[in-house]
Parts: sequence; C-alpha cells; structure tokens
Amino acid sequence: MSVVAGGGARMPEAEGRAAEERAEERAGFAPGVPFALLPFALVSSGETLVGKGCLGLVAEGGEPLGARVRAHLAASAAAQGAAPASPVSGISASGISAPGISAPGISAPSAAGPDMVVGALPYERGAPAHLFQPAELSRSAGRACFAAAFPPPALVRPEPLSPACMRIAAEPPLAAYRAAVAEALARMQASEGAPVGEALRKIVLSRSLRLSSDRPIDASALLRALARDAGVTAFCVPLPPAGPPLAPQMPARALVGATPELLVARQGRAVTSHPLAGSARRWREASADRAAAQALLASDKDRREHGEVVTAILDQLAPHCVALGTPEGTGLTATASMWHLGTRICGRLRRPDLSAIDLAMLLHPTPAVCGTPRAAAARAIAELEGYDRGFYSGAVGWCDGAGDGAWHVALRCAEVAGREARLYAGAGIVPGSDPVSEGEETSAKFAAMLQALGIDEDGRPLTEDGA
Ligand SMILES: C=C(O[C@H]1C=CC=C(C(=O)O)[C@@H]1O)C(=O)O
Repeated sequence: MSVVAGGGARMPEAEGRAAEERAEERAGFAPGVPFALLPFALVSSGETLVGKGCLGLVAEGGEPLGARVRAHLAASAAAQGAAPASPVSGISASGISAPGISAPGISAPSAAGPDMVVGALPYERGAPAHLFQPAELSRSAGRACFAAAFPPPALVRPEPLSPACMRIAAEPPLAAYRAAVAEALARMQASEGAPVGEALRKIVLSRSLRLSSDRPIDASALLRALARDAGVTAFCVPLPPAGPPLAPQMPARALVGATPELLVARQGRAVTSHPLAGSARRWREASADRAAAQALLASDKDRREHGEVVTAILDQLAPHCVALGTPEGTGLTATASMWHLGTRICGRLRRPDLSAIDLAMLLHPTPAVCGTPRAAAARAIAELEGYDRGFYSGAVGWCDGAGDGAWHVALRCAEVAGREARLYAGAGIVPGSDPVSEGEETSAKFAAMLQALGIDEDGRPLTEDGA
C-alpha cells in the first residue's frame, strides 16, 4: 500500500524532494548516506551515553568476544603510550569524567581516546558483533548530552517540505506468523513426554515489517521521537553498510530502537539484570489500562513465560556470584505503549575479572528472546521464522577497560538504511498461548517504532492524536 505520511504544506513532489535533499546536504546529511555522521547513543532518564566517530573496530577472530575487547582496549592504550586508563567510576548526579570522557553535555575530543567500546551484539551467537571504540564520548546523568548531540530539527534542518510516502510489507504476513505460533505450540505439545529438561517449554517467535520510503529515513528524528518515552532506553548504533565492502553506493545502516529490557549491567562487583517477559498493550482510558495491568499480573500463562527468563538468568549467574537475589520480586514495568512483567536481579560477582561483555555473552540469548531449553528453542526459531534476525533481539551497549558496562536487549527496533527500514517484534510462546493474541501482541510492540515514524502498521499516516 502506498500512502502519504506526515503533515506540512504540499509542493510538486520532485521539487519538494530536491529542496529537502539540499537542506540535508547543508545539515551534513548527504542523501543516500544519512548515517555517516550519526553518533552511537544510549538514552535513558537515568543515564545517557553518546559516542562520536570511530577509533577502531574490535576485530573478529577465534578468541571469545570479552577477550578481544580487553585486547583491543589494551592495544589502544599501549599505542597511545599510556597504561590502560583507570576504571570509569560510577555515574553521579553531576556526571563523570574519565580519559576521553567529557563532563555531561559537551563532547570534548581526547588525544587518548575513551577506554571503552560501544556497539551491538547479534542475536546469533556465532555471527559477527559490531563493536568499536568511539573517538569521543559524552556521558551524563539524565539526558543532557543527548540534546547536545541530537539537536532538535529547528537547529539543523527545516521541517520536511512535503510528507513522506511510505510502503509497508509484513514479512511474514500476519496469517503466516499465526501459523508459525500454532506450529510452535504443536511442537511443545509433542515434546511433552521428553526426558526432564528436554521438553520444549517456551519459544519466542518474531515477525518483521519492511518499510520503504520515498526519501532517506531520518534516524536522528526517529531516535528523538523514541527517546520521549521515559520507560525505555532509546538507542542508535551506526552499522557498516550491508553488502560487499567495495560498494560505496550502499547506504550506511543504523540500528535504532527503544528497549525496556536490561540484559546485564556490571559496576565493580555489582551485577544487575532486569528481564521482562509477559506483556499486555496499554490503553488510553485509565480504567482499561489499569485492568490490563492487573490481568497481566494475575495471568498464569504470562507468569510461566516470565519465570522461564528469571530462572535461566539466576541459573547462569549463580556459579559466578557470592550473593544473588530478586529483592523486589516480580512486578509491572511500563513503557508508553506496553505493560510487562519484570524482575530485577541483583548479584555480587565472585571474581572481578568477569566483564560486562563476558556477562552479556554468558546470558544471551535469554528465554526473553529465544526459549527453553535454549538449543531446542533456537532450532525451532530458525525453522519457523525463516529469516536472519540480525541485531534484533541481540544487545546494544558498552564495556570499558575496567570491565564495567551495560547491555540492553535490542528490542522495539528497526534496522534503517537509506530509504528502507526493517522493524521487528516478537512474543514468547508457551503452552496456553493463543496464535491470534500473540499476533496482536507483536502489533502492539510495533506501535512504539511506528508512532515514531508517524504511521500505522499498514503504512497509513497517524492522525494528530496518534490514532
Ligand atoms: C521479543 C520481544 O519482547 C520480549 C521482551 C519482553 C516481553 C516479551 C513477551 O512478553 O513476549 C518478549 O519476551 C520483542 O519486543 O520483540
């Protein structure tokens, strides 16, 4: 379906587009390479990190990723004639300073370079990660450095002169997704007699929407819109262009999204995870919204779906921790569009040498994005989804030379490249799930990205009140 999205005065299409492309060039957004200048960003109401430029990519290779990150940062420090930089301390209300890291708000170039890598981990454990050492880093409590790095449109470019025209194709179509959910349920039922620990108990199935626009999609505007939700960590990870390395005409790519889920954070010996699973869409009308939240809290199906994730994370962390628990138990977590069941897990590491990236690789993929048992669920996902998830349901985050860092599950996101975007959403399937409801749940999860793009799931423009 082809429709017109957005507002603004109309002018002949070719003329309007040429004017917009001139404006993009003035603002440093060359048409076709709109992400060349995009920073890495993790934006939340608690803490914001913005990394600009790239001093080097963490190499691929046979070593575990954590070891390659340590080697990269040690080599970078040695090349600059310095001992590895001192650990980045915890963030305070006034922000922090460390080598290559500026005070909140303003990025200051550093000769030494930040003692940190940032980037994205793919869903497939064997696929290449995309981690790099930024040239400059800003970090702030709250969002101060976000506003500086991603200024509102009035400061860098005029509003679009004509509305964008966007087409959406569901891949797989909703009916095929429901059929895959039914097949997942059948496989779980068939495995019921399997030996203890081998029966399939949960499979997370996703679907995607392919979007094409008549002009480059503005990833900065998307990020700004997503970051308005106080319940998420909005992110932007610039990715290398897809396709052959010597294909300069390929548009650069970015992973842009708004996740509510913390895979793992490490600060010193303190380790935290905040897994989510079990979901309900939110409603505008307050009593309907409250009823949806209460029904979610009381739902046996959602509690089982959630319990699989908490148990798996506790089991994986336990051998590495001297203390581990869920101090607040399971409760509700809200984004602007979704309710989730969430459980904060806190532990104290036995050894100080297990870094944030080691911990992320230990836990990923949790049953929030894969299933239980992990290997059998991963096989079912590969067969039933039939596409490569790329970085969706992997993780985005950072790790410094001291091993501290935070990795967020890459959810409610899109891979954006030039005029194309691919959006993803999934749902956990357990015995008792219903294919139609799970399809509706994925639609509800698409809402955050679609609202930021100003369209509905069919590509139709949203009205002023977001309906
Ligand atoms: C897989 C997704 O969400 C996960 C995280 C929270 C709740 C989930 C659920 O209720 O199914 C999923 O496990 C997604 O948003 O694509």
